[in-house]
Amino acid sequence: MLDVAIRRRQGSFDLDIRFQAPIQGITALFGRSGSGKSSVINAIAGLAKPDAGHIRLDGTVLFDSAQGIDVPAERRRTGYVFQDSRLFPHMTVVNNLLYGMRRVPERERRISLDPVVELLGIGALLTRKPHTLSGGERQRVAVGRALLAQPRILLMDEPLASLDAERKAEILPYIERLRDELNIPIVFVSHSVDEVVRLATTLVLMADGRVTATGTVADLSVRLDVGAILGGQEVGAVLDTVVASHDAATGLTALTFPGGTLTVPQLDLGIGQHLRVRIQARDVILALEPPSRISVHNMLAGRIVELGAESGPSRDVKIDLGGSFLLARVTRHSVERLELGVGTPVFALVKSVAFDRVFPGPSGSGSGSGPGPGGRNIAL
Ligand SMILES: Nc1ncnc2c1ncn2[C@@H]1O[C@H](COP(=O)(O)OP(=O)(O)OP(=O)(O)O)[C@@H](O)[C@H]1O
Repeated sequence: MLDVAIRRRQGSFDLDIRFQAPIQGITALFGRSGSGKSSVINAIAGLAKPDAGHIRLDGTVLFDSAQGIDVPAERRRTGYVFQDSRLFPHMTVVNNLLYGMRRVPERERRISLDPVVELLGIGALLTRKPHTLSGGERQRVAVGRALLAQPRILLMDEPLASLDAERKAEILPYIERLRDELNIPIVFVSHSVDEVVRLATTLVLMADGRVTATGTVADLSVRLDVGAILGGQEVGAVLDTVVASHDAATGLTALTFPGGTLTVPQLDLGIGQHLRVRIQARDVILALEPPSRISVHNMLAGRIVELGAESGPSRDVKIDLGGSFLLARVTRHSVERLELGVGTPVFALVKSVAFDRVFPGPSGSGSGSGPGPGGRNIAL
């Protein structure tokens, strides 16, 4: 468990943060610019000292003001990947990689060069100098260097922010592999919803130096107040689905999840594979009766459990599908016209879905953690 409870005053900014996150997987700190995300990871790294509180990692105390403990940064064994790679320009890639490792006594080395090079796909770059690499390649080397310093935790501060969409797409699968194949906790700072949905195991939402919500991506995605925290944009339910069947005749794949089935254009995935999908609230239409003769073929029956606050002309509505939840963004006018309220049975018509990632199932069965169809938004 990563247990953070810190206060720190910096200028006129007041940071007061508490969260606990499991060691497994990626904990994403998500919030607007200036919400205090970097300040939190700087405190974990030992680069900025909190005024009060504690930071514990899997039972090890890194900082505790009450006990007078403040482990110096260089003894915390944190791997830090910055927005810009900060590689040593005069050193080759391999020397950059080995730099941190050489400073760790041999008996304490658990991660060695070859698996890291393989994991990050940087074998062909070893003799090159950083200035000859693309931004994405540089970031992969920076991740490798951080890993080889044998960290107890990997801290990544917007490692993809300086990359264009193509380079991001190139590096995301590698970060997924770190998450799924290495047993190192990762704290990942981001202000991109796409990145967070795809990568995060645990989400810590931050605003104005405070934690506003903590939980899994699927749980937080359907909380109506989260939309407001995220600035009212991009709200949508995240569903963890399983590939149930392919129909060659229609060219469709059925994905099941607790409470329903989605049919999508055929996916190149095996039966039983797990796929995380996101359905944006604005891509869901509500009907009181099952409409006939329409092109949309995903219709999910459910019941309204919550109506969000009015924001402009629209309202977000949360629908219980019987095991999972969906969000729909409808106009205020429609809420009145259809007399939508808590308890109203509805049919949710899904216009489009984004595939976020293939991920190992809860039992590890039928999984593949490869890049999968990631990130595509498909009209249904
Ligand atoms: N050393 C410092 N002295 C005074 N104020 C600081 C210091 N470091 C950060 N701040 C302020 O603390 C606030 C939080 O900054 P921080 O960098 O943690 O936010 P962030 O969420 O990581 O933002 P971004 O996404 O833009 O990197 C900001 O208002 C910033 O100006």
